[in-house]
Amino acid sequence: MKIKEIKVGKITVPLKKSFKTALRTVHSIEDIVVKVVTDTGHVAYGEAAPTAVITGDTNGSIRCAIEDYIAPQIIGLDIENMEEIMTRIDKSIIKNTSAKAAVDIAIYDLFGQLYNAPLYKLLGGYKKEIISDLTISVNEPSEMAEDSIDAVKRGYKTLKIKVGLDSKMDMERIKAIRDAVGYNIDLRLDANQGWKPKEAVMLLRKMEDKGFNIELVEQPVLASDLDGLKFVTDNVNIPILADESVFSPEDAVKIIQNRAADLINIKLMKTGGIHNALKICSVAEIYGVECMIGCMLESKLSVSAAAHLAASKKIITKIDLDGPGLCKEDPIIGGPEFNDYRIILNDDGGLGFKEIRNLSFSS
Ligand SMILES: C[C@H](N)C(=O)N[C@@H](CCC(=O)O)C(=O)O
Ligand SMILES: [Mg+2]
Repeated sequence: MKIKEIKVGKITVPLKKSFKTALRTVHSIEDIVVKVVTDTGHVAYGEAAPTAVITGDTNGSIRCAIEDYIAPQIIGLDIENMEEIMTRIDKSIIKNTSAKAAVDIAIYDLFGQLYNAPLYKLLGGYKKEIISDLTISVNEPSEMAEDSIDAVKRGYKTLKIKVGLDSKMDMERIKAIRDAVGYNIDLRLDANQGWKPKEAVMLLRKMEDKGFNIELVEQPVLASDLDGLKFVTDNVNIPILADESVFSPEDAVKIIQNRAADLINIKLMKTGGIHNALKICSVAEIYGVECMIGCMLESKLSVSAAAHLAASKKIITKIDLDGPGLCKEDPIIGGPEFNDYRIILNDDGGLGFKEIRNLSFSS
């Protein structure tokens, strides 16, 4: 099964509601899609999210990286030779992790198709079903409380609350949400780099004193401020999870060895796909550091690949694969079933897609 053609297109999926974090506001998913065709007639797809404020990747840079740098390095290679394909993707261009992720996802799909086994089984086959949280965008406390009630009505047992715009108001946000949903729902916070280290410690200690019972806090301070991240980790009891501070396996080693965070968030758009995500899992296993699997604003296409990885690894204990749950429609036919919080992996080969709608390829 040799790689014959790689085409780059676009997928558009409207969101149920604008997605707001301390870093950005998004109204609709507009991601790059890659289509890989083999000499045997097999077809696979991958997706890349242009999260410029986190990865530096834009739709233009993703398209260019795939067409001009990555694709020419792997055309003609056999899917049996995963090691060579992955090395070439990695070395074709530095950074550009979202572009690499899209191609890596399509190649892993073909790998599963080649052996006619669902990808999660080839990667470790730990479980067939995983449970995701749902993200609540940062807004006025009353609106966030209403959104949280809606999420709980949809069956979500864990909510990921976006904070980090204003620490005083963040306290009010969490109080309003706790008052609204009670204490049987797990709350995890994501500040998306929005606080200063001392500000984060003061605020999180207050939340501890109030008994808000926060499961974990994601990326309280700037991605580059590892000393600040460690300061927060050392000075609060709530577990701290590194997200924007960890892209590569090397980043994970650094964070873990310095005990700068308690947990690590793995996202395919940061690692450059499954190949490097597996290396982070191995590092985390060695040190016994549990991981979250997360996503950017991605459709079911690339989130399915992350779901397969999550279902294959014991060290991934926290699931933030809510991209499809935030979307108004699902253009992906086949693959894992996303029933809001419940994700059931497919039994057919690879990622199991039958059809991808809302795609456009310019010739
Ligand atoms: C969508 C997911 N729950 C999430 O919050 N992901 C990111 C931000 C994604 C984005 O800005 O596209 C995160 O910081 O965890
Ligand atoms: Mg995050």
